[in-house]
Amino acid sequence: MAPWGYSKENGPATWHKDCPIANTGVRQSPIDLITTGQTCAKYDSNLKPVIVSYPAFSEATFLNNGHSVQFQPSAGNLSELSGGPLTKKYKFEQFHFHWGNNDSEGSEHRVNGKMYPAELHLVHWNSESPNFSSFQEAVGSNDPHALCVLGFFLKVGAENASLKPITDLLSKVKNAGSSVSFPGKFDLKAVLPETLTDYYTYDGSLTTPPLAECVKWIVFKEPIEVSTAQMEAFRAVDDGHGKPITGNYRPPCPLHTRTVAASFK
Ligand SMILES: NS(=O)(=O)c1ccc(C(=O)NCC(F)(F)F)cc1
Ligand SMILES: [Zn+2]
Repeated sequence: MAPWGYSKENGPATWHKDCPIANTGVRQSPIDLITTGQTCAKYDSNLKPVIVSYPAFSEATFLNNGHSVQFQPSAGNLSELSGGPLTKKYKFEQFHFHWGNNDSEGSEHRVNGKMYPAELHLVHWNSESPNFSSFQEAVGSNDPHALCVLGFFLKVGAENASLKPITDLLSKVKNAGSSVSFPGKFDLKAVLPETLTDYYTYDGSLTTPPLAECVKWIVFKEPIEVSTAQMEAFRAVDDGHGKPITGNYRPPCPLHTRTVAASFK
């Protein structure tokens, strides 16, 4: 079967063929974050602010892998995550994006059915587990919280100066499989809201094959603003079949018996 993607032939509805957990899993991601009614997110006063320590990256690769664009620091990156619902310290691995071909679609998570034009994922792995000592081992570990992904919605508004170094680089990785070494330093901390207090959190999975059910998800309530031009830059990135990636988001999955906690009322 052709490698997975987001077209009719190889998109989310076909992933179960190579990846049965797509249809049989009971903690799949993304989900629709419902804030009112029966199955809604429940306020948990014990949830603390998320703590990130992201010193500016000095060396990183920016890659178009055909299904997203990904920023991955080279070895020696010391960025860490703790707090929130986490009991351990997590190491930063990479960040990437999901987007649509118009402003009414693109995010993976939804809020009461509403999609945002894009979603930023900051991927981390538990660096204090005795069972694994690398990201790849963590993914394959079956540990329910081997990974923690921070999700931030993007919405169209003012230009985001902190993300400009990234969106300005998109034209350089237009072709699938292309990558560039990131010029200079990148300050990821500057991209994020100052206070990481208001978020939804739940147990889920990778949103792309192998759809491993090993992710503690933390999705922040406050969107990050980017300009229309910055959104358009994502929509010019190619998928390896001579077409732009115009919707690399998986539709929401059933909640099953899961509950979603909210750190805010
Ligand atoms: N969209 S997401 O859920 O944040 C997401 C995060 C990371 C990966 C990833 O590293 N896949 C490659 C691996 F690890 F070999 F399976 C996939 C999806
Ligand atoms: Zn993602």
